[in-house]
Amino acid sequence: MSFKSGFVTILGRPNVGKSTFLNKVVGQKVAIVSPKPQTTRKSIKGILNRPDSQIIFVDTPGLHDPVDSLGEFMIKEIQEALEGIDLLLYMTTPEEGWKEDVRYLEQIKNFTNPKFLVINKKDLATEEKIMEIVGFLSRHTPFAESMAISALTGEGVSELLEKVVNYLPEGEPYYEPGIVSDVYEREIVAEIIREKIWWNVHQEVPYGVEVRVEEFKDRGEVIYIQATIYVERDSHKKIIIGEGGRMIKKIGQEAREEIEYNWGKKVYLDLWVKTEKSWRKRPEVLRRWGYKVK
Ligand SMILES: Nc1nc2c(ncn2[C@@H]2O[C@H](COP(=O)(O)OP(=O)(O)OP(=O)(O)O)[C@@H](O)[C@H]2O)c(=O)[nH]1
Repeated sequence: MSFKSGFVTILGRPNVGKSTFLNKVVGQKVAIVSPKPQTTRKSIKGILNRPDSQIIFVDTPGLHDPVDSLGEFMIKEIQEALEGIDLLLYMTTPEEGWKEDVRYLEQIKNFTNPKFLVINKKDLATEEKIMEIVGFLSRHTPFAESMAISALTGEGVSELLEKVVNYLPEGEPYYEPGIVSDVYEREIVAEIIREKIWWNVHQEVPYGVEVRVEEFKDRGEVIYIQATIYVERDSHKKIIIGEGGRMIKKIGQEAREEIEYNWGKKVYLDLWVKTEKSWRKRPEVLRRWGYKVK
């Protein structure tokens, strides 16, 4: 049997359990689990290495009604995240709100690769309820497979993974299994820093922020982290640094506290802010940062 590898994305309304599922599957904290809606704004990869396959999960922001500009921005992000994806898992739950899924499914109707319907939190509902939801949503969107799981207890998760592997294309692994843990750590730290920037300055710096974690060194007692925040304009750099460096200090302190909480260790966080003019339009910069650019 030949090896399979591919990119899988999980979409669904906020709070359906996407992060919980990812953490269960990958066995590490890769995305920020939180009962607050919309905390996972940017895609993070979680990589599952199996003897027969490598599944690369891309977490995406929760789907939204395009009511405000932030919503529109997020939908654009969703569409971008869907490029190059081999399989889409649409996640929902038997909790109130599943009828609204029809509106959200509209946003992914142009996706041509296989879609699965995953009813998470099956522990909260009866079999009949689940059948009702599957019937209702399948009438709107054709799904290659549909199944119920509980990301919390793990029920149905390994069966789901078997089906995922069935639908992945044959191919070599994209990531070397050995380096994966470092990828996670840097991604998690970058995600935490991005989140703090977003909470503090998203009105003034609404786009074009990239965080690169240059070093992550676990030195036993202390973790030493060096990260750079890239922005597109000098005016954005000024805002993130703040008067007398107050804003960058605040962002750094909030991020450091959360990283310390996650790892249970002292953290030394060295944060820099740099302008990389119009970086989103510059293929050489995007490639250097690991984005796939045609
Ligand atoms: N009962 C039950 N609760 C679950 C299950 N999976 C997740 N949850 C809970 O649902 C809540 C939301 O889970 P998250 O994983 O943060 O949801 P998310 O979809 O990633 O949310 P956003 O990041 O806001 O988009 C958390 O309180 C989880 O503990 C499940 O299988 N059963």
